[in-house]
Amino acid sequence: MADARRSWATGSFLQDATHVAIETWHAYRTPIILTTFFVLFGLLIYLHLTEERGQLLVLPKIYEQDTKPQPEQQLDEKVVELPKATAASKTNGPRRIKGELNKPNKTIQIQEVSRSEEIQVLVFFSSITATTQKVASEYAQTLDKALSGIDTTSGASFLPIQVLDLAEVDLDEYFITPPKIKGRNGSFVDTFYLFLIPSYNIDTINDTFLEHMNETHHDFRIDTAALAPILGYSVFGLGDKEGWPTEDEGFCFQAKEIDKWMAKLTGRKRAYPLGVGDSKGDFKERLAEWSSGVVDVLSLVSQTGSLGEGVVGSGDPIESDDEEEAEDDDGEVLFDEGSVPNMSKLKQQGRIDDLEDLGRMIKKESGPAPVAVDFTSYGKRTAKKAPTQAPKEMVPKESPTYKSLTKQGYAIVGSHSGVKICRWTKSALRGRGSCYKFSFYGINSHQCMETTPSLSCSNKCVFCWRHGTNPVGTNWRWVVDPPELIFAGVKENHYKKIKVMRGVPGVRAERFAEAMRIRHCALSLVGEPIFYPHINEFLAMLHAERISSFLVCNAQHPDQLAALRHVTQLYVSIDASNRESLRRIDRPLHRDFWERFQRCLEVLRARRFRQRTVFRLTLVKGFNVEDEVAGYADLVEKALPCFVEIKGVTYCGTSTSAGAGLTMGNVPFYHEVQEFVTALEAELQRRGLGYGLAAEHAHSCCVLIASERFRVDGRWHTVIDYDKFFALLEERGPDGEFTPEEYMGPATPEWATWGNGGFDPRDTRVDRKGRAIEG
Ligand SMILES: Cc1cc2nc3c(=O)[nH]c(=O)nc-3n(C[C@H](O)[C@H](O)[C@H](O)COP(=O)(O)O)c2cc1C
Ligand code: SF4
Repeated sequence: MADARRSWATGSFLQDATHVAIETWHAYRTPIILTTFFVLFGLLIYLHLTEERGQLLVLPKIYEQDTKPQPEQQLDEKVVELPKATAASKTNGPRRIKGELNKPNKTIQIQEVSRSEEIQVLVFFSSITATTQKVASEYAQTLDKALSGIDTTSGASFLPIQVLDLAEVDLDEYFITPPKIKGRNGSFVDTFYLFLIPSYNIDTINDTFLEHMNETHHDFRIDTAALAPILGYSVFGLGDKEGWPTEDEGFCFQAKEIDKWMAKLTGRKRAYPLGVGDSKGDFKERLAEWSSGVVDVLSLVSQTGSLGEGVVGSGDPIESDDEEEAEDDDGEVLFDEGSVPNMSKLKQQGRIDDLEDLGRMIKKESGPAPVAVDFTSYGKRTAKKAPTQAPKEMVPKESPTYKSLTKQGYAIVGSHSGVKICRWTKSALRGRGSCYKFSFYGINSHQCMETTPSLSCSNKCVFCWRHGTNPVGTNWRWVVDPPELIFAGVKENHYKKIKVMRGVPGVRAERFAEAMRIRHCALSLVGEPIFYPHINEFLAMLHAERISSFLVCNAQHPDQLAALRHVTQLYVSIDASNRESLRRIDRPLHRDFWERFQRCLEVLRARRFRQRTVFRLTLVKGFNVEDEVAGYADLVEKALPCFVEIKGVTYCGTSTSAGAGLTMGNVPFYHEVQEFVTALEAELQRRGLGYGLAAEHAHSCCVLIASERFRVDGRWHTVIDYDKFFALLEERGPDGEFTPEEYMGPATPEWATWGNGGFDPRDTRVDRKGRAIEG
């Protein structure tokens, strides 16, 4: 009973409580809901603010990635790794993840980048009769000393060099993956490989080593670029020129092979070009030269962890041995009319603005008076009112011209000058032959800088190679950059472009070192150099640094030509033998182009005993070859130049070159050039003018006719004595009296004379695929 009462009481209490709760809910539900919401929201904010931060994981920004291979590059890495600190990394913070575009595989690679604080240089050598062994240990001591002189306070330091005999080391340990070498603080260090290799045409350890590299490269279980994590490598070969006089005959052939295999195994980490030396001759000199380049690179590597500027590992076609020959860079490629304004447009623009702009601009310039400019072209238009705007830049950075030129490989200096590495410069660096100027005049192509202080010109020649984007004008109407700026800028950019060639296969260490000293300047790129108002000051700067000057002008500026001071060789382009033909081929902007042309010839005649004057003829079949021999002979008779250079036009095959009316059919074959020069020489002889066929460079379809003034005791002397030229210039000044004969050099080499082809016998002719051409 008591239980029943207790249960009734409990039930009644629950009923009351429920009733009260329901009532309360109905009365206060809105404030209850709102209060609960705010309390929960406040709690959430509190938890967020007091929470401990985790690492923020960010996907790599591929576009920020330096495309050059990094020190710890793993070419087969394909996974994004989360950051994790390692003992070897420089900082204690999380490692940075970077994206990498791996060009050879055409897939995006993600890789980690870390740099060690120490670098181990390993000097590998092989030796059969102990010469290289001795050289290697002496070299290691010298290199140790040189490396200890490098300031490594802000970079990686060097461990003492290890010298390793390839016959004794376990090749697997060093040439499948890089060895794990511990540094002073116990962490793993980066490695840099150097090789000193004699060549043997008998079976030696070199063959074992080469076979090992071959197998590693082709082993499908191993990455094709298994040694990519090393910082870089370079090879020096020792050989014997007595037994193996040229590279074709096997001089240092195994060093060359090792250099190539290492390029493959490291993913093209050639840090410095292959050096070679004759163990019975020049090897000490060559080794010192190579070594100094290697030390420079090692210094850079210690500071930056990378091999610096260059095409190393970029996959750029320039690296390839199959490199397609670039278009001929010596001003002979066909014209691409493109965006050159037409004549009527130019006339609409009017020239008076240019004239007055020029006047103001010249006033602004301090320093020596500029060369006079032409104001004669457009008659009445010169009476127009003065403009109010300031002179403009010839090639502004944002202009399409600038973009087009830089795309074609030019570096634009200031606002109107340009510099570009010519294909012969690259070819000579790789021992594949120099341009005809080496054969004719002794110019080393790898020491030649091709530049112009004026990208503008007053002609629109059909065979011009400037692809139609260059500014044209009859007068200088732009801002004038000071010659100091141009000189410093072109040199800097030239050297930059040479340095880029450092990792290119086949570049010779010796030539690379020589190329770092410009000896010649070809003022013949695009445009008209003589147009530049301070051309004489610019020439003086070249000469002060003993850089010879070959200046090519277009025979349209007689006043500037007359005001020109000494140059080493003065060219005038003779593109046709009569008025109509000249109009058709040069498409000159000057109305009085023929009169100007004639006046230039008179200037040349008057200067022939002061300047080495040259006619340059560019033969374009269908334009200026047929039936023009007598006409050209008339011009030679008028100006009596020291030399006549005849060259077949080169075709660049752009869509708009066809628009200029030219096709491959306009390019003469070499035998046609030969026929033409033979006929011209006969005509000159017939007139008793004293000229003869002196030299040829069949490789570039070029022949040289010279005045008998340059024939001594029956031998042609077309080569220039550059030292003598500078001595005369220093002694007698830029306007001084001295004759071309006074700086005539030694006899033209036999191989360059007419009938002998003219290919430099030190080099190897290659076809467009880089294969050696026999004979
Ligand atoms: C049997 C023999 C074959 C050689 N073959 C070549 C060769 O093919 N190309 C080359 O440039 N030098 C060749 N040499 C020259 C050596 O490479 C050169 O003398 C070198 O300095 C030897 O170095 P080592 O004393 O360290 O072995 C050869 C020498 C010998 C004795
Ligand atoms: S002279 Fe100089 S720029 Fe001209 S083709 Fe020869 S190397 Fe090139």
